Amino acid sequence: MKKHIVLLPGDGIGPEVTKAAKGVLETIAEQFGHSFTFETHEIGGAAIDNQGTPLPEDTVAACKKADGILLGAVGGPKWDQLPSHMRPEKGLLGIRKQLGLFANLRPVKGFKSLLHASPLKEEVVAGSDLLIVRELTGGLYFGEPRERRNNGAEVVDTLAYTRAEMERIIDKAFQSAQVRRNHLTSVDKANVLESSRMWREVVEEKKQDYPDVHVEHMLVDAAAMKLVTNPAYFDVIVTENMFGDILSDEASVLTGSLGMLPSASIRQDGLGLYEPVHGSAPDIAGQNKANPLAAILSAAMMLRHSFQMNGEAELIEAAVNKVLEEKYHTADLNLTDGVQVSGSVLAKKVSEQMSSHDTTENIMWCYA
Ligand SMILES: NC(=O)c1ccc[n+]([C@@H]2O[C@H](COP(=O)([O-])OP(=O)(O)OC[C@H]3O[C@@H](n4cnc5c(N)ncnc54)[C@H](O)[C@@H]3O)[C@@H](O)[C@H]2O)c1
Ligand SMILES: CC(C)[C@H](C(=O)O)[C@@H](O)C(=O)O
Ligand SMILES: [Mg+2]
Repeated sequence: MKKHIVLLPGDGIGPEVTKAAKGVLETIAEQFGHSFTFETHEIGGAAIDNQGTPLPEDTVAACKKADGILLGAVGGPKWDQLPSHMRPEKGLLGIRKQLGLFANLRPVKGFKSLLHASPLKEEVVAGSDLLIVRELTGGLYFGEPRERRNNGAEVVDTLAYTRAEMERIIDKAFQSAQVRRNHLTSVDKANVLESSRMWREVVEEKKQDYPDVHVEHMLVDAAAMKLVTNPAYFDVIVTENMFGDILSDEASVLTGSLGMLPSASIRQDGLGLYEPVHGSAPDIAGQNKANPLAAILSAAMMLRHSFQMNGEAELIEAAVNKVLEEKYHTADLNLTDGVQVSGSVLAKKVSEQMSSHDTTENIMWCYA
C-alpha cells in the first residue's frame, strides 16, 4: 500500500523521537512491502525561528494532503517570552483546529515488565488499561474572549462549547467503550461549571443510544485521586480539553514515564495527527536520552487508525513489549535493573525485534 506521511518534528526532543518513529515505519514498509513516503515540515519554535510563525501555511497545506501526520513536540524556554499568539504551542493548537481533529485518544496501559517502574505500588498499577478520550478543539483552549483587561488589572479566559461539539466526542467515547469493556466514566466539574452541567445532560441523552455501555459521572478532582489509587477501575474516560490534558499526564505515572504514552488526534474521516503525550523536554533535548516509545507507539496508532494496518500496528506494539521484557529501557524509567540505553539504541532494538519474527504475543491496545 502507498501512504504519504507528513512529519512535524518540532522542537526539543521532538526531532529525536520523530526520527525514531520514522525508522520503525521504514522497517514496517520493508517487511510488509508498503511504500511510505515522508515529507518534513516545520511547526512550533522551529517554524517561528525560520519562518516567523508557529504554523506556516505550507505546513497546513501539506498536512491537509497527507494520509497521516506524525508530530514530535513543540515549545521550549527559548520562546517562552513571546506574546501568546506567537508561542510554539499556538502552532499545535492551530493545526489541531484547522484540521478538525476533535478527538484525542490517549491509551494508558502499563507494560507487564514495567510495573515496578511506576512510583505507585505494583498491586495498584497491575491490571490498569484505560483510554482517555479527550475533547481537543474546544473549551478553554479556544474560547473567546481571552485577554488582559483594564490595563492588566484583569484577565479572562473562556470555556465555551457547543452542544454539537460535546455530542461528537461523547459519541466517540461510547463507541470506544463498546469495543473495550463497556464502561464509560464521564469526567467533569458539574458542581461548579455550567459547561459541565450541559456535558452531563448530553451524556445522559446519548446513553440511550448505547444501552450496552455502563456509564457514570465523576467529578474531576475525585477522578484524579482514583486514577492513582485504583486505576484498574477505569475503562474509558471521556472529558473536556483541559481536564483531559491534565489527567493524561497524571495517568502516565502508571506506565513509569511520560515518555511511554502515545496519542491519536483524529476526526471522523480517518485523518489523524499522531503525537506523543509528552512535550519537548528541554531538560534532556539533544542528549539522545529521550524515550522514543511514545512516538513509536503513536506511529503504531497511525497505522491502525488512518491506514487500517492492524497487523503492522500489532507488530510494533509486540516488539516494544518484547524489548521491554528483555529489560532495555531509557533513563526516564528510573530503573536500577536491566540495561539502560540511549533513545536511538532503544528504537533500533524495536526495529530489530520486528525483523526477528519473534514477536508473537499480542498485547494490542484496544481503542476505537
Ligand atoms: N505535544 C506537545 O508538543 C507538547 C506537550 C506537552 C508540553 N509541551 C511543551 O513542551 C515544553 C516543556 O514542557 P514540560 O517540561 O512541562 O513537559 P514535558 O512533557 O516536555 O517534560 C516533562 C518531564 O518529562 C520528561 N520527559 C518528557 N518526555 C520524555 C521522553 N520522551 N523521554 C524522557 N523523558 C521525557 C522531561 O524530561 C521532563 O522532565 C513546554 O514548552 C510545553 O508547552 C508540548
Ligand atoms: C503543548 C500543549 C498545548 C498541549 C496541550 O495542552 O494540548 C500538550 O500539553 C498536550 O498534552 O498535547
Ligand atoms: Mg499535555
